[in-house]
Amino acid sequence: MVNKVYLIGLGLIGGSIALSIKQKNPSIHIIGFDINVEQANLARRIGAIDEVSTELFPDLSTIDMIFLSTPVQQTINIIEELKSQNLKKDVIVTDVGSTKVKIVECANKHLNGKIKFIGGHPMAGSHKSGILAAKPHLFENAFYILTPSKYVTPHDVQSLKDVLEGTKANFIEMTPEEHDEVTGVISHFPHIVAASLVYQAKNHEEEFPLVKRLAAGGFRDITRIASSNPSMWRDILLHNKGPLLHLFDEWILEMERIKDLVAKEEAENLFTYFQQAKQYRDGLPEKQKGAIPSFYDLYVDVPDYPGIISEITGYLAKEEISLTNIRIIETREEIYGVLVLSFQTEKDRELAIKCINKYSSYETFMM
Ligand SMILES: NC(=O)C1=CN([C@@H]2O[C@H](COP(=O)(O)OP(=O)(O)OC[C@H]3O[C@@H](n4cnc5c(N)ncnc54)[C@H](O)[C@@H]3O)[C@@H](O)[C@H]2O)C=CC1
Ligand SMILES: O=C(O)C(=O)Cc1ccc(O)cc1
Repeated sequence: MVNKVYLIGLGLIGGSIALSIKQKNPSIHIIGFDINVEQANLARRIGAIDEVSTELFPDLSTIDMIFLSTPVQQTINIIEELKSQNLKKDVIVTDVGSTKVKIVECANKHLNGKIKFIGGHPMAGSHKSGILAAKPHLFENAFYILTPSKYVTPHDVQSLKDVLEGTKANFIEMTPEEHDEVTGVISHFPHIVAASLVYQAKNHEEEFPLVKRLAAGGFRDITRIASSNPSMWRDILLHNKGPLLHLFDEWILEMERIKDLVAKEEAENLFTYFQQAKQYRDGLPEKQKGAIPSFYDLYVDVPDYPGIISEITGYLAKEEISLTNIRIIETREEIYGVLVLSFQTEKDRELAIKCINKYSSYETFMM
């Protein structure tokens, strides 16, 4: 039975974990610590935690479960110090880091089976940081990867899943190595590509100042993750160096391949290149959140007059539907503009369609 939880790191992920625990298991007493006292006090004020600890290691002898939700290199440093603390027998320690091999290796080495460590990674998030971006439903329908070591039992894993029930995540187990290879492909390397596309645009801006203005639409979408926390991504790349170096080699070969098709004007092969990519992409599961979370976009054809945004957001506010983003596609110079509303969940998008149909005659569509 888990009664007391200690959470170190009260930012986006730690805060979201705490809020989801509180929602489902309000009787669990959560104590939190953050090196940034302001974040910790905010976490207490929004009800994510019950009590702020003023030191990294307070008396932990009555704590049943410890969450490490700090940047990955900090997590390693904390695990190294944890071994000399007076911990409750059978305490479960888990983390939320985006990489697993180095963290689990460190836990196996220092905790030596004395403390039950279960590596964890909720595969959803945002380019935003900090407690104020935290949400109890951040991990709903997302995969939550667990990498239990040989020192933990299925019962321990179940205890962790029970505490995390409020996340409504889909738990999946794998080895740390498998985790780092997979997340390298679908999360870490795409962050590198997104940043590199931004550099490419920036490098061309001096010669073609229009680049910046025209980069407003689709370019913004595919490079959104380049706005993520730089120090967090620095540490993730340093932790997952091996798999990433292979991915760089493969990507360079892939670029050479497509470059060659363009240079030789191989029209048919270029068609096949895009067709096969489209087929694979169209076949990806839609209703699940992946490592790079999807936002559920809704397009609304609206007359382009001042006040249109507040009119639409007013309708959504009446029905208490939350938006994650709103923008007008600016490149259409017609009487009608297209308003793009982004939602965190598919359900919110469905509610928004009903709401807009109820209060207006604006046409809504999805792409
Ligand atoms: N941002 C995202 O979308 C996701 C991040 N992760 C992982 O979650 C972890 C946390 O990331 P976020 O919550 O996004 O970052 P964040 O920046 O929002 O929160 C991290 C918090 O840890 C605190 N912190 C740093 N060093 C500390 C230390 N030594 N002791 C106590 N507190 C310390 C910071 O003050 C900050 O409040 C990282 O390991 C990251 O790889 C996992 C899934 C998604
Ligand atoms: O901002 C985004 O879309 C992300 O990519 C969020 C994210 C960041 C780190 C992770 O380990 C998992 C998900």
